Amino acid sequence: VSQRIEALREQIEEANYQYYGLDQPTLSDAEYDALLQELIRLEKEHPEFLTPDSPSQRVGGYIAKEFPKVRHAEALLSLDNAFDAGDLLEFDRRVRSMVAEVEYVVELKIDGLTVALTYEDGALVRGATRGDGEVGEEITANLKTIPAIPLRLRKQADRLDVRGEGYMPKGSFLRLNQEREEAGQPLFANPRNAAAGSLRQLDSRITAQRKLGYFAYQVLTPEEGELASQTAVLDYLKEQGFSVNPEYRVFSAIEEVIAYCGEMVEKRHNYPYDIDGLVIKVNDIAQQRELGFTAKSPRWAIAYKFPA
Ligand SMILES: COc1nc2nc(N)nc(N)c2nc1C
Repeated sequence: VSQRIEALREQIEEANYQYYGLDQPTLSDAEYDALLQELIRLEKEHPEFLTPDSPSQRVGGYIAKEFPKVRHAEALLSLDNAFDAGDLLEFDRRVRSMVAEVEYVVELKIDGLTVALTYEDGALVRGATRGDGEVGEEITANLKTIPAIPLRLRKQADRLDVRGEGYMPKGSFLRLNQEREEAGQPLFANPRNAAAGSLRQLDSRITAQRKLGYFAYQVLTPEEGELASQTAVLDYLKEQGFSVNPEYRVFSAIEEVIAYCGEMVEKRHNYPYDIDGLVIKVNDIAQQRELGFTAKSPRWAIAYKFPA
């Protein structure tokens, strides 16, 4: 039985990774559900084999009284904003006044909410909202219901702190508001509010029904020393099984970044999730360290906000 349970877990998590990590589904929904139902049945019959990182724990069933507070390993940053080419040229001038040759990575700014994840010995042990940047709400049970968040890392790491954006895809948002309309419940104003409400549900079974997504974009670990650039961080996150938004670009001149921002203003509604801008980062980690932080924001990153 324990071999069967182990085999089912592997198959289910592999299917999750293929679907949410690589965007290449391998099992049909029916096949996936059949495996999950068999795993849940076997774990019920043999509770001695149940473990907290089993994919059966994704379906929720945990009702919190309230959310404990948790202090983040490192304060979660907030980004300075740029609204036009002038702001971006000014950002580039400040960067170049401190470092020589610089390359920028430009990532989508998903309109969701920041979620910090902590893995110990490869298992997801804690997840939290941003809160005030220092202290957030511990919402691990809810986060376990998001298939795009791996319960176990794919490669060995003693400890891994990941930052990313929790969000609700537009399809989930429309379906949810339809259901609420039919049930005579108040509608959510936008996917960001719906995601925040869903992640802060006390009953994780409700979170599990909300079909949320997650895009990882940052790591805080000793391994980070071996990760020399933001693009290497994104590759590492993909290798570890995280869903990383594929729409990122690398540019060596701010004029190219400005042109790309202009393009993206036109294309911002072409995605199955809301985006409210782009995040421009110095690619080289050593240069990020040289540039450091102001009181509240990194000097090596800026958010370009789309016109309202
Ligand atoms: C380095 O700090 C950040 N990086 C980010 N990257 C992306 N893609 N999206 C964000 N919302 C974001 N937010 C922060 C504070």
